[in-house]
Amino acid sequence: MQDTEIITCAQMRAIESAAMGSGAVTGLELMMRAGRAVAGQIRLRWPRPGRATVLCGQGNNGGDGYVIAVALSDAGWDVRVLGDPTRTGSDAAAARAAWDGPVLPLTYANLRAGPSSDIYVDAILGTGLTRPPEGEVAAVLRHLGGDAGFYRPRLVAVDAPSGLCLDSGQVLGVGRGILPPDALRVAITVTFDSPRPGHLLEHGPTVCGKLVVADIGLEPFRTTQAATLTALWPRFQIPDRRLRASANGDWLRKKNVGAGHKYSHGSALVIAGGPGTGGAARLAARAALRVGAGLVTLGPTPDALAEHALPPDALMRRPIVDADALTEMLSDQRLRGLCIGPGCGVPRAKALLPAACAADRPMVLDADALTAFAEAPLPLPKDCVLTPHQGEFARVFPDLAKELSRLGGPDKVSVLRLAAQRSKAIVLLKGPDTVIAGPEGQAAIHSDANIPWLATAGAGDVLAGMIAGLLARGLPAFNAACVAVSLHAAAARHHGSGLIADDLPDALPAVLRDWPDR
Ligand SMILES: NC(=O)C1=CN([C@@H]2O[C@H](COP(=O)(O)OP(=O)(O)OC[C@H]3O[C@@H](n4cnc5c(N)ncnc54)[C@H](O)[C@@H]3O)[C@@H](O)[C@H]2O)[C@@H](O)CC1
Ligand SMILES: Nc1ncnc2c1ncn2[C@@H]1O[C@H](COP(=O)(O)OP(=O)(O)O)[C@@H](O)[C@H]1O
Ligand SMILES: [K+]
Repeated sequence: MQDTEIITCAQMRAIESAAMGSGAVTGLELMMRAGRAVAGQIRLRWPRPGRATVLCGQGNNGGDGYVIAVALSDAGWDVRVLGDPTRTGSDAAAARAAWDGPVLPLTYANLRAGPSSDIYVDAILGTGLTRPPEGEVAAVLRHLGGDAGFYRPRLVAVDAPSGLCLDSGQVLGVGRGILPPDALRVAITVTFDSPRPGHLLEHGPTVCGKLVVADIGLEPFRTTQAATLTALWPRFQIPDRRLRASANGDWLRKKNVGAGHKYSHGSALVIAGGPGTGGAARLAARAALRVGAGLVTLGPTPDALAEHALPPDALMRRPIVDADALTEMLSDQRLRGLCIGPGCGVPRAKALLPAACAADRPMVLDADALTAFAEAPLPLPKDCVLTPHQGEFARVFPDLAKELSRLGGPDKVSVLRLAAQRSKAIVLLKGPDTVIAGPEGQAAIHSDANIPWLATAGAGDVLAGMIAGLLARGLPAFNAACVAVSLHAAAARHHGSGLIADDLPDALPAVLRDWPDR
C-alpha cells in the first residue's frame, strides 16, 4: 500500500517555482538531480553496463533524458540518443549540450534502424503533455507499445510513460476504459518528489509498471507551499495523516479507549430486506461487528426474520415493518451508524430512506439505497457516505459519469469532488482505484490497486458494513470511509486469492492486530 502524499501537476510546478524562486536551486540543477536519480535506478536494476537507447522529447522531460545519457555513459554504458530539437536557452538545451555524443532525430525509422538495446529510456513527454501524441512521437510510442514482448521489460519511463496524463491517469489518444493491447506500458517509472494522481488513477498503475519516487530535494518547498497548494487544489493523501491520528492501531483494537461498555463502542443498524435477499445485509452486519461496533442490529422485514436466524449469533435481530417502525426504532439515540442498501430491495429502500435520513444519524447508502436515492433524491444527513460502484455512480450522477467516460474529460478526483458537493455527502467511488471525496474538497485516492480477487460478489456489502461500524464508533464520515477502504484491502491481501466476501470480515482480527499505531 502506498502511504505517500500525492500532488497534482499544478502543485508540482508551484513547488518547483518556489524552489527556484528561493534561489536555493536552479531548474538545471533540479534536472540534473532528476536525471541522475533515474540513472541511479537503472544501475540498481541493471548493475552490468550494457547498451541503452535514450529517447528525448523537446522539453524538460527530454532534458532529464540527456542527463541520464551522460550518467549512464560515465558509468560505462554504450548510449545511443534519439532526440527532438530543444528550445534555445532552455534547461533542456543546456542538458543536451552537456551530452557530447551524437543525437539522431527522434523518428520511428531511427529507432528501428539502431542496434537493439538492453534498456530504452522514455524521456519524450512528461507533465508537459497537452494533447495526444501525434506524428513521429506517436509512431515511436506505438512501436514501443506494439512490440511489448521485447520492449516492455526494458522500458524505463521518466516521470511517466509518454502519453499518460499525470492528473487523470488517461492515456491521451487511446481512450478511457479499455486499454488497447499496443498501448505503451513500461517496466519502471521513476517520478520525482511525490506521486501524481495520474500514476494511481485509471490506466496509470497499468502503464507505469513499478513506480519509484525519487527525492530531488523539494521537500522543504512542498511543506512551505502548503497554503498555496490548498488554494490550487486541496491536498490529499493516501491515507490522510490526520486520519491516521483518529484511527490508529490502538484505537482500532480498542486499546486505550477507556473501559466503557458495548454502547460506548457504538451501536450500528443494518437495514435488511425481505425473504431470500438476506446474505448481503448479513455480510455488512458481520463486518460492522468485526470492525469493532459494540452492538449491531439487523433489521429485515418481519417475514424474513426466520432466515436471519443464521450466524453470527452476536447479531441482534429486530424486524422493521415500515418507515414508522424505523422512526420508532431510531428514537433510541444510541443507534448511530446506519447501513441501508445491501440486500434491501429498491422499493423498501425507497420507503425507508426518508425516515432514515430524517433521523439524522451517520449513515452509509450502498447498492439498492443508491438506486432508490437516484430515483427519489432527498436531503442526506450530515455524516453520510455514498459508496457507489461505477454503475451506481452513473445512476446517481448521470452527467458526472458521462464526464468521467469522456476522452480528455476531467479526472476522477475532480469529478468526485463535484459529486460530493452536490450531494453534500462523502462519495466513495469503488474500483481498483477507489477515490473518496467530501463536500469541503477533501479527497483521497486509495492506491492499493492490484487486488483483482477483491472483485467478488458481496465485497461491496462488506465495505458498507465496515463503514457503518466505524461511523457507529464515532469516526467522522470521511475518515470512516478512508479507514474502511484500507482495512478492506488489507483483509483481502491477508486472505489472498480464493477469497469470497464472507472471508473479509473474518480476516479483520489479523489485520487489526498488525495495524500500525500511527
Ligand atoms: N520543471 C522542473 O524544474 C523539472 C522538471 N522535470 C522534468 O520536466 C518535465 C516537464 O517538462 P516540460 O514542462 O518541459 O514538459 P515535457 O517535457 O513533458 O513536454 C515538452 C513539450 O512537449 C510539448 N507537447 C505536449 N504534448 C505533446 C504531444 N502530444 N506531442 C508532442 N509534443 C507535445 C509541450 O508543448 C511541451 O512544451 C517533467 O515531466 C520532468 O520530467 C525534472 O527535470 C525535474 C525538474
Ligand atoms: N482490481 C481491484 N483491486 C482492488 N480492489 C478492487 C479491485 N476490483 C474491485 N475492487 C474492490 O472490490 C469491491 C467490489 O465492490 P462492489 O462492486 O460493490 O461489489 P458487490 O456489489 O458485489 O459487493 C470494491 O470495494 C472495489 O473497490
Ligand atoms: K516520459
